[in-house]
Amino acid sequence: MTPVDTVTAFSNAETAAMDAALNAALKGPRGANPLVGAVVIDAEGHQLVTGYHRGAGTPHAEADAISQAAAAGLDLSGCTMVITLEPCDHRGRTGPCTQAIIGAGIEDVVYAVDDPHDPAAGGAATLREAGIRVRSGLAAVEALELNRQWFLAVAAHRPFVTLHIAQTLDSRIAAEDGTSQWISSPESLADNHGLRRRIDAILVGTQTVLVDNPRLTARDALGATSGKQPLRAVMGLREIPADAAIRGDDGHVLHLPTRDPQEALSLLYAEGIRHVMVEGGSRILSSFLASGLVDELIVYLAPTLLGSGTPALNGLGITTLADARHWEWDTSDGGAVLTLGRDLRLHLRPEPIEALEPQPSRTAAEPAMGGY
Ligand SMILES: NC(=O)C1=CN([C@@H]2O[C@H](COP(=O)(O)OP(=O)(O)OC[C@H]3O[C@@H](n4cnc5c(N)ncnc54)[C@H](OP(=O)(O)O)[C@@H]3O)[C@@H](O)[C@H]2O)C=CC1
Ligand SMILES: Nc1c(N[C@@H]2O[C@H](COP(=O)(O)O)[C@@H](O)[C@H]2O)[nH]c(=O)[nH]c1=O
Repeated sequence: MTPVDTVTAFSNAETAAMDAALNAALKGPRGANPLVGAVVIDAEGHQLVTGYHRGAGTPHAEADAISQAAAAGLDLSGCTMVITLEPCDHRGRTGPCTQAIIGAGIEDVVYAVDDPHDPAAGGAATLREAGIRVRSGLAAVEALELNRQWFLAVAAHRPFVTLHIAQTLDSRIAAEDGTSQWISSPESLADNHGLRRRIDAILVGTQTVLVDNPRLTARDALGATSGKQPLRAVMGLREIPADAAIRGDDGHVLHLPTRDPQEALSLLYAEGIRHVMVEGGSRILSSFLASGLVDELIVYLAPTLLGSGTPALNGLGITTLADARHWEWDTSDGGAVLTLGRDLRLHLRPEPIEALEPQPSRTAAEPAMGGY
């Protein structure tokens, strides 16, 4: 599509409404459902109502906007609705948005990206059959980035995986005697608790439960639980001790009796989890990385040396440099490198496999002749 097509396909008012819809979407909580925003504009391009989705089980952004209009006595017939995601066409915990849009008399729909979720997809076709003009692709890049984790999870039928490593300069996550609290600065810990609020589940190995007896809640600087709490998942064959702190008193804990990362992710997906943070320890981190099941890496790097202790990773099955896994710096969500008190936070995503140049195998490699 040429830039001229883009200008004629969407008006300035529609573009401004899409910006407002993307901003509104951000007010919703991340979770099993995508963040979605919707703005209704009249024939003059004035923004009448703005809706957004407040999480699974609550009205979708389109329904939110339409009910706000009804409450304010606004007639939306003949208006344009601008939405960050294709309207859903199914009855889940809430009714189909296509029917709400048709019922409100809206004549024009602009959305950013198609809904890839099988049960909900097909909304555009239903709207067109009802005589509504439908266009898509406006701010598609921004809308995909808004729900990057969710789009990947739905496509892969597994949760998006963020791997967390809180380590020393020499890549230790615990000292020789098992102590590890705290390697990270208070600022890193606060950042980590912010992340805990945004994900759906947090996962550790049975050994970490036995050694650390962690709570795995999202807490504020005073230690009080705050915001949305993640599901606490423990992976491994051993039972979670009856008196383990991770059990809490809200029942929001799940034992995953497996050592297979793919199976653990399938079990979590079936529970509605779309974004999991794998916290550790060493063997769990290594198994997810070795299986190629990590979508995002967050490393809290403390300017500390231990010289011995538990290494962050205990082997990925790589024996030659040609097989090394490559990562690229991720500048989204706070940036690739962030200073957090005395620590650095490193943010990376896997380098796309297709972008890798073929590497010579060790046996075929020319002996080094000096230089780089
Ligand atoms: N600084 C940091 O960021 C963190 C540090 N830690 C530290 O890490 C240490 C614990 O690490 P580690 O000893 O490696 O234990 P893990 O927490 O990684 O748990 C390992 C156990 O999980 C089970 N398990 C499940 N899947 C696998 C798999 N694919 N491969 C191997 N085991 C699996 C096994 O138990 P089973 O027999 O039950 O199946 C195994 O013994 C602690 O000292 C803790 O303080 C922990 C988290 C974060
Ligand atoms: N030591 C260490 C971390 N350790 C992780 O935090 C868990 C304890 O969580 P909680 O009981 O909720 O406070 C612990 O079991 C391990 O998973 N995390 C970090 O960001 N930085 C650190 O230095």
